[in-house]
Amino acid sequence: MTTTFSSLPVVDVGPLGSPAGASEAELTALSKRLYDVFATTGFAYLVNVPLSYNHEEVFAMSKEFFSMPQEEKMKLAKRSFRRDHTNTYRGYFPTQPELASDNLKEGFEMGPAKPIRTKSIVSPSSKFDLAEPNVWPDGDKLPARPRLETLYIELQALASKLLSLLAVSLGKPTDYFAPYLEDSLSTLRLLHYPSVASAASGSGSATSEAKLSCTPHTDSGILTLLHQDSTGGLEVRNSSGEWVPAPYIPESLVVNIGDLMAKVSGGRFVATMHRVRAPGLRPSAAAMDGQQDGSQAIGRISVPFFFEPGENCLVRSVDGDEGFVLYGEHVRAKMKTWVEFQDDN
Ligand SMILES: O=C(O)CCC(=O)C(=O)O
Ligand SMILES: [Fe+2]
Repeated sequence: MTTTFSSLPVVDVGPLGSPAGASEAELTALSKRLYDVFATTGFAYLVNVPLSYNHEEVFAMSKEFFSMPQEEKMKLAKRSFRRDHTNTYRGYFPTQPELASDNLKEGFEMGPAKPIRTKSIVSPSSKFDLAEPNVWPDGDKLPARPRLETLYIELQALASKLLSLLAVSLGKPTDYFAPYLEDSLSTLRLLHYPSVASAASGSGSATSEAKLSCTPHTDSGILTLLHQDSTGGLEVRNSSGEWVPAPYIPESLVVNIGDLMAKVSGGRFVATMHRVRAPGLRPSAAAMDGQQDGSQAIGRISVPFFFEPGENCLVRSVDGDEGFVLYGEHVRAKMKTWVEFQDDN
């Protein structure tokens, strides 16, 4: 159950990156702490994360992608946006102002670099191939590619460590979720929310009418690890229905529980609703000078990593008292609600 929190907790995961390895006592403490935050807010900041790239480096990778000419980005567009393309799930989606002005974002999605071995037993006839390979710009148009692939691997490793701590917190062995990692379909998503003229800047009060760039939703998978820039705008709903801002904390990752993990945990963990306010136009060039990462100049940049199992993964509650669902079925049902997967047929 979500509680009436008014800010998000901060969890120090430093021990996970310690060269000597974390002690048993540290792991036990971390496991308990994660249980507490995921059972209450469902959202937290992780600090001292074991990743090779800092925020500046991660956002530079993302900006490198979005500053490519639109024509280059459209070469990577998913089939929903370019009928002659074969990629359906990985690749680029442009903004769709006509379809959803409160979901104004463009994005690029990549999955594992390693090919997926197992064939889907879920929906062989589906128009989305979740296991398809990544698509990349030709030649040297995106020098950040190898760094993005490394970031993906490191986020997958971090998420896997968190998952084994969650297994223990739920009274299971550390490797309880190992089958979830087989042919895992996690997605690293680069997101750009353009500035919107009518938006109030940053996070406003709960009472003011919010102009949104991402409508209220819960995430679908196990957990999400989010890099957000310093623009602001992410808000998380508490049990009283209030939107609580999740402001920028330098070098932190925002972590939250997805629907799948809420189900697997037997309802102990909560998949909390969240949304993103539209970034306002910068008032003047001077304001941009003061913005170290230049984020106001281009809107908001965020990089969520959606930690997800393989398509054929059998998902059931740790209590073993409910039915089960194949992950591929679960995610395809959820995709029908996502604007970037809306289709006209
Ligand atoms: O951009 C953000 O801060 C959040 C994005 C998000 O919630 C999502 O893509 O699921
Ligand atoms: Fe989300």
